[in-house]
Amino acid sequence: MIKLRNLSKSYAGAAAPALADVTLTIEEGAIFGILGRSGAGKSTLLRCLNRLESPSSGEIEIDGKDISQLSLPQLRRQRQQMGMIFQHFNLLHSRNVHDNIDLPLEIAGVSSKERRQRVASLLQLVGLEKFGSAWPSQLSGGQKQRVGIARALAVQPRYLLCDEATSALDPETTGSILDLLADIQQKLNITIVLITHEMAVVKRICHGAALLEHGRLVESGSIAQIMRRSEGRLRHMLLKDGENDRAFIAKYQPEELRRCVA
Ligand SMILES: Nc1ncnc2c1ncn2[C@@H]1O[C@H](COP(=O)(O)OP(=O)(O)OP(=O)(O)O)[C@@H](O)[C@H]1O
Repeated sequence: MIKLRNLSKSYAGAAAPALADVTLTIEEGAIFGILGRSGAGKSTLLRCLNRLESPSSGEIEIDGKDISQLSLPQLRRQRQQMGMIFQHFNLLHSRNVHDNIDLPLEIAGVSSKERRQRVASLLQLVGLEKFGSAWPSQLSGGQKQRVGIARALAVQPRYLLCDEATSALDPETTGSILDLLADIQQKLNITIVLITHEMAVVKRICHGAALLEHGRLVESGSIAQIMRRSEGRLRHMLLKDGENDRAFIAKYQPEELRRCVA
């Protein structure tokens, strides 16, 4: 479980804080969406979770530990719990698919026998069994992101942080990557935190979401809680978006509204 308490982050020289007094809980095993306009503080929040950024004040409690207070060796161990995937995949083009996934295992000093086994099972998990010897340049965007996901999961993290992981993909490929993330969450029981600007992403796989604006938390909660707030911003944003409406509303909305869209 992740608990942020009064988290603030100001960059040197910036006129306003990137994050201001954010208090937020992300439940264990959830797929949780972070929403907000450009510059709202989404990436800063994600980077505070793996301590690529240090908060200016406040607490970041992960699995009961305040990670804003960790020493460097403790921080290295903690970072292994936080896998990360990126919008532009960030694969090493000088390594084939197998070796990209193997890299974090090599760095972690895992034995070569165990590395071979883990990479093989990760290739299977992301549906790329036949692509181990392919080069990144030979892959489609969706396949590259599958490699990114496998690489992020190599050291068996408890959390997967996704920074706009589907923004560079077409809608169909986006759907298949989201379904893969939902499948991985189920199989591995990890917690997934994803930044997105697409409500369709939230509707398709998220159990909860938060909305940031100018570094401040506007609203957060489970999707069921969000949908019960009749005046809520997130509810409005979810209902305004046209995609997946029937399935989504059938799941979360009261009878009257269901009838309106049937
Ligand atoms: N390294 C940095 N140094 C100074 N200012 C920064 C730095 N990183 C982000 N900022 C500023 O902090 C604020 C929040 O940025 P952040 O990247 O977290 O927002 P975001 O919601 O992820 O935006 P986007 O969707 O455009 O990526 C912005 O005003 C941004 O300019």
